[in-house]
This record gives sequence, C-alpha cells and structure tokens, in this order.
Amino acid sequence: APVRASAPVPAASVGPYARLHPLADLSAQRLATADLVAAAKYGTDSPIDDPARERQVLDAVAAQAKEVGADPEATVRIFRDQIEANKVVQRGLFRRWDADPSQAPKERPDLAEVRKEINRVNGELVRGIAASSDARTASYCGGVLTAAAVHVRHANRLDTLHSVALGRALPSVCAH
Ligand SMILES: O=C(O)C(=O)C[C@]1(C(=O)O)C=C[C@@H](O)C=C1
Repeated sequence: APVRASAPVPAASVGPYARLHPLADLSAQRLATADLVAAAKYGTDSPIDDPARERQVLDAVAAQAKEVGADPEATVRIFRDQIEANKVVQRGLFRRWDADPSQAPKERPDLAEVRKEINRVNGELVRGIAASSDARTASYCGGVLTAAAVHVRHANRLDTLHSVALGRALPSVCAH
C-alpha cells in the first residue's frame, strides 16, 4: 500500500494547549485589525457599530462552521464576543485620538481591504474552533485558555487596551 508522506495527526495526540493557543493567537490577530478599522472610520460618517456587517460576519461563519464540522451555535457565540472585543479596541482608540489628536492616524485605510483581512482571520478561527471541540468542552479549558492568552499577550506585547479586549474576545471559547 502507498505510504502517505505525512499521516494525519490523530486528534488525541495534540494536547489541549496546542488546540486552544491558536484560538487566542487568532483572536489577537483579529484585534490587530481593529486598529485599522478604527483608522478607516475615524473622522468619517461610518459608525463603529455596523449591525449589517455583523450579520454578514455571523452568517458567513455559521455557514463555514457547517462546512468544516464546527458547531455553528458555538461558533456564532464565539464570534459575537470577537466582534464585541473589536469594538472595545475601536472605542478605546477613538477616545485616545479625541483626547490627543496628535496620536490620530494620518492615513485612512480602505475599510473593504481591512474586511478582507478580517474575513481571512475569521476563516482560520472557524477551522480552529472545529479542531478544538474536545479541548473547548473539557473542564480544564478555562485554565489552559488563560495560559495561552497570557502567552499571546506577552509574545505580541499587547498594550492594556488590547489585553483587555483579548479578555473580552475569549469568554465563549470554553463551553459550559
Ligand atoms: O467591519 C467593521 O466595520 C468592524 O467594525 C469590525 C466588526 C467585526 O468585529 O467584525 C466590529 C464591529 C462592527 O459592528 C462590525 C464588524
């Protein structure tokens, strides 16, 4: 029989940290896009809250979840938190820029381009959610996820605003 170059890794051989860390890391990547979204919207008529876009995101990730075998309800729950966390960063930056206009961005990114990057991270997150169902439903999930978030905070040198937002992004990851 032909030998496969790389055999698929059985789910049980990858530990819970390796399953949950990508969710924390991708959440930080998604929060990094909030800086660009804020810069795209600041000083324009586009409000931070865009319910139509939120609906699009939630519908898209629910459909992707079904395709890749993730629980669509858990996926939507997790993404509601991801969106709230994104808004925490946007609001924090707006406040910072209002208080000190010299810190406001000089260039305005194209929101459509930023959303392409958000869509890319969304897709990876859905795959990470699909791959982590055992770890997310285990009793140790909260502890392991917290450890992963601390690592991500330090590895990415997140400031207070982004650290707080990362905390807001993750509470639905562990099923309860
Ligand atoms: O795309 C935007 O306009 C964003 O602000 C990003 C985002 C999200 O996290 O996906 C957050 C808040 C908006 O209500 C809609 C979507």
